[in-house]
Amino acid sequence: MTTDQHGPSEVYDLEAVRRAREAATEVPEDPEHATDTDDVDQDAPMTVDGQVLAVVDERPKSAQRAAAPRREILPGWAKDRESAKAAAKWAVDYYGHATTYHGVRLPTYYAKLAGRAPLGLGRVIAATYGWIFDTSDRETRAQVFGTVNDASAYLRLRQDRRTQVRARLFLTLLVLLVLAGLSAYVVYGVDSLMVQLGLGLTALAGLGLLGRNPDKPITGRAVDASKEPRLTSELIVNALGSLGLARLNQAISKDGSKAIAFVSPIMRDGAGFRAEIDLPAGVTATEVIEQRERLASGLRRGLGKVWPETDPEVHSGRLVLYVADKSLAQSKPAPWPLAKTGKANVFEPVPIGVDQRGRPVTLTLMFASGLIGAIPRMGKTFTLRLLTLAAALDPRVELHVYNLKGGSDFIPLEPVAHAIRSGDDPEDVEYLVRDLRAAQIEMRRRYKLLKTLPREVCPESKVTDALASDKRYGLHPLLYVFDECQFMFEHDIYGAEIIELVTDLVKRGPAVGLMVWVATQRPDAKSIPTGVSANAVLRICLKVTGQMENDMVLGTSMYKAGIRATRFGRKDLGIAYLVGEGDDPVIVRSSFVDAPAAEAIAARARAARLAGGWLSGMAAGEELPDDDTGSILDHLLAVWPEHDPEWSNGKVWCDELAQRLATSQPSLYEGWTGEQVTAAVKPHGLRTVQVKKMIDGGQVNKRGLSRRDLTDTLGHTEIGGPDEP
Ligand SMILES: Nc1ncnc2c1ncn2[C@@H]1O[C@H](COP(=O)(O)OP(=O)(O)OP(=O)(O)O)[C@@H](O)[C@H]1O
Repeated sequence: MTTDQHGPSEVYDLEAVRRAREAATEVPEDPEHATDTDDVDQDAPMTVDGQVLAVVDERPKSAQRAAAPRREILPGWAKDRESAKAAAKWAVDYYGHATTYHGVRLPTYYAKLAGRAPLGLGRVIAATYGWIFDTSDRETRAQVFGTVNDASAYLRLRQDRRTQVRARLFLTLLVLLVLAGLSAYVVYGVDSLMVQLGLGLTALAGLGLLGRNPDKPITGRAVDASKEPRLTSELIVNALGSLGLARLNQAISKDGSKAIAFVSPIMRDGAGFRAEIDLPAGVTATEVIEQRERLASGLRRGLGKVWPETDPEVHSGRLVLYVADKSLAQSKPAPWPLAKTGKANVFEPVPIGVDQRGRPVTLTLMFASGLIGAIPRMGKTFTLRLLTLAAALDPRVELHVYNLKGGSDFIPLEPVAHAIRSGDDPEDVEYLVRDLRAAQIEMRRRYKLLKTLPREVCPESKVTDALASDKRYGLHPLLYVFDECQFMFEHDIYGAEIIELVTDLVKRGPAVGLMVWVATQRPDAKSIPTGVSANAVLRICLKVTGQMENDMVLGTSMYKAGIRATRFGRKDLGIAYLVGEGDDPVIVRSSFVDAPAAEAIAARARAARLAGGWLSGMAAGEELPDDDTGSILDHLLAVWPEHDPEWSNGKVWCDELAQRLATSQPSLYEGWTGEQVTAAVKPHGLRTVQVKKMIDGGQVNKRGLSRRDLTDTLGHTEIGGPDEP
């Protein structure tokens, strides 16, 4: 330690400091974190030989107590209705089972007890005899009598013993007389045979209890403890000790079970037990979480029942261990709170299911786009439909639903959807593309509108709850849902344009109330373009098979961080990791809403929309305003006559073409620039060229398109066109 930190006159007694260090809390040596004392400032804790001495908290005790984390007033199970219901159900189930189990065996238990009664009687007689004659003291007595030389002392001792035996004999006779009197009274004085029988049987049972054999218990076990031992602190300590964590094992071998502190007793919480544990210094809860499989083995329970968690608000060594009665897949899916009654507000969290502890899991749809991935048949479509139903229960949300897989999963939403299509036939995809183009135009309109709104109406230059409700502005939330999105992103004609449009909507849409959700059963770079996956805020991953798919859906490095949807089994239907809602990923078992339930919810949502005047689009019997089936190439051709006097060489600037498009189809192209025209035609294989034009006597060069290229390209790409093979 250098003295210049403390002034030259200050000299440390190294021996004293070392002694103090021994008394201080030990911090395991870690060369990576060794303190370089020369760089330490005045406030840093004092170190000797690279070890930190105990930091003394000099605040008064009362201040320390005030700053200490408070314990919860109510236990976890009493905090919300679902948890309380689960805890009550467990208690009724558990004790009900135990009572019934033992109840039906009562006659057997009694017979066993009665069989033991003679032995019990024998033990009573033996014990009474032993007490009267002090048999246990026989050897000591013999020794004392043998060593007494004095005759009078010997006689006195004998006399004492006789007196004691006589007194005890007398007392025993008295008790026997009382018992005989009571028995005679019961036999002759009590009229009721039932009472006589009851007392007789009780006496017999009492004698039976005294004759019990510890190796042959009278009662059996109502639960199979050998399969799943009781969750005790000892079991937890042993399980933690079996994880193979060096620091943890060192601490356990040094301090035994004291190395692991149980902050509060293991308690019932929802449908399981919860233990809060302080791990030894230097061991983090994350290290334990990474070894969840071993922990489950140590606790003699299935992986799906063991859920270690951190409690970062306390410290990184605090482990919250939750051991569920049943794995998520075994437990019944929790009913959806909005299934029967209630509205939703997409600006606020909506319930979507429960976590492994039975606590509600919520998700906020507004200002976020999301993606869902899983292998087939794991509940992807059900989850997406659940989110869409939640949005439907907010009457303001305009729903655009595209089920590219085809089939009837989203049909229940028809009564509320502004636009809905099922399938990936050319007309479905063209409809979808037009809807997306219109969405992009709407997004631009919204941004322009927000710019013009006064600060008091639009304080954060984004759509607010109040703005969304105000029909004058048309800023209500728009939800775009695409199931099996790989079909549209990989579409051979429109794929590139769709990727561009969806990426733009995912990036810029959320602030102005546009939410895009895509789901795929093949999560790879082709199914979910990088622009979409990188900008999706909310991610739901049901079972996937590999690290790549896992990280594709949940985000880079999630697999490495232990967030592995690969661990879900084929039976884990509707169970997923949800990332993006809170700080940490959570596991959710989404509520199960089948098609009839979805229809009932949609009917309720429709009624609310009708009442509020929010029903629109197909649900209100309207068609999409522009039912033109052409692509941008057709639209360009429509505004580009073959003989264009101003542009005689058959080439026109993209800026000019953008203006013409906007004039002819404002619903699709209002506000477009030349660059956008360039970008939109590029996926069709149309390239720009240099176009010269004389303006005010001078020549101006700009990027433009050639009409011949356009007609050539159209000849190749026209769907069902004359040139198509
Ligand atoms: N939350 C849930 N709880 C229980 N079972 C569920 C849940 N969600 C879905 N399932 C079951 O899983 C089955 C498959 O669901 P779903 O059709 O949503 O799967 P998918 O992943 O979309 O399949 P595909 O890839 O074929 O489209 C359903 O028939 C349903 O019974």
